[in-house]
Amino acid sequence: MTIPETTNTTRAANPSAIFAPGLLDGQVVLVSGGGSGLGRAAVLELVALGARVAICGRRADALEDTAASAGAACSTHVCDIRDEDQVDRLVDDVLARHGRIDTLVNNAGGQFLAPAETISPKGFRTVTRLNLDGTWLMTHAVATKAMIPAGPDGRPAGGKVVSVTLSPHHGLPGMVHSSAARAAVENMMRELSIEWARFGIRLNAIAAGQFATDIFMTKYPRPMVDAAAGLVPLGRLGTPEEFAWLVAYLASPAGDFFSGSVLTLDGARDNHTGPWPAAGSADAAGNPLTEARQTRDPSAQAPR
Ligand SMILES: CCCCCCC/C=C/C(=O)SCCNC(=O)CCNC(=O)[C@H](O)C(C)(C)COP(=O)(O)OP(=O)(O)OC[C@H]1O[C@@H](n2cnc3c(N)ncnc32)[C@H](O)[C@@H]1OP(=O)(O)O
Ligand SMILES: NC(=O)C1=CN([C@@H]2O[C@H](COP(=O)(O)OP(=O)(O)OC[C@H]3O[C@@H](n4cnc5c(N)ncnc54)[C@H](OP(=O)(O)O)[C@@H]3O)[C@@H](O)[C@H]2O)C=CC1
Repeated sequence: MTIPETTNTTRAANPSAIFAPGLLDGQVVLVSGGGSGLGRAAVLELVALGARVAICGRRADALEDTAASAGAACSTHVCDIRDEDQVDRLVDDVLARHGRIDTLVNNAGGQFLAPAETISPKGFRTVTRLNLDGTWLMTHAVATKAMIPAGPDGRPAGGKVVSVTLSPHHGLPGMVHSSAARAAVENMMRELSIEWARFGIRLNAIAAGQFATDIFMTKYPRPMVDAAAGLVPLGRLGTPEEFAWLVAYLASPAGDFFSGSVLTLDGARDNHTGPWPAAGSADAAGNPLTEARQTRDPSAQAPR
């Protein structure tokens, strides 16, 4: 199968609200799932900072839409990351087009929400294939074709891999398949950060909490979406731009000493199961209850 490939030449993305222009000049970044949501926001930020970005996904129209906003620095590549032949061809095409891959962002992923006992073997496999096998295929192909081979100085070119996983880590009911797959991806990043350090490859995970992307707001049952911010101690969902800034930071020289880390970006969702003070833990004004200070009478101290 031939993979359609285009480079868009309309307008450039808006400047970054955080980082200096030119921060990523000369870099090439491959973003899976760059046609929508978090991936799209990352693409726009990376391009604004001077990177050339290749994006992949299954839907050509979504990719073209992102490319229309990103401008000439963005090339689109239709690819299903679960198919190893397509992934191989994708990486070859990106190298032919851009000459190098400095950072791979494994953002493509997802799942369906269903009680564990109702998930069929096919359903479980579908989600683990996408999130775990697909991430492995992309990581292995990019590493072996772009990062382990020698660069201009004769040494392995090196590079960075950023994989999107999921917070909370302590289990997300209705997502047993995805919870399992994302935990595996985090350990994949940790393991490879040891094995591939000798090639100068840094691998990290961003464990994303709940972000207000179009699909998050529309795919899941409405009452659960409406309740989601209330389960975040900071009291709100994340924005795609906040995700994009962390990707840009990791891709930049500021991220060079990060490897084998899981950066949890979730407004503290991982650490607590609800807002604080919880029901029954606040006074009438909404302040957390405090225990009465113990008064100690020194004369009543027990003899040593
Ligand atoms: C507010 C509540 C949630 C809070 C936490 C949320 C945290 C995470 C948020 C996000 O990740 S938001 C981004 C989500 N984005 C995506 O999920 C995009 C990618 N997703 C998909 O492409 C699909 O959802 C998919 C199912 C993961 C893969 O699609 P694919 O087209 O490959 O599979 P299907 O042919 O549709 O299905 C195959 C197989 O899977 C089972 N299945 C699918 N959907 C369901 C379902 N709704 N319920 C039960 N089982 C399902 C089923 O076995 C399908 O086989 P068949 O039965 O069709 O033969
Ligand atoms: N939004 C949130 O709250 C959270 C999101 N995440 C994860 O962050 C990532 C981005 O999420 P978000 O932007 O919200 O969701 P989206 O659904 O918008 O993004 C998922 C992207 O992955 C692509 N994709 C899916 N399956 C494949 C495939 N087989 N091959 C290639 N590309 C594929 C989709 O494109 P296409 O359909 O064209 O293939 C889409 O662009 C996902 O991994 C998601 O699970 C994690 C935690 C929370």
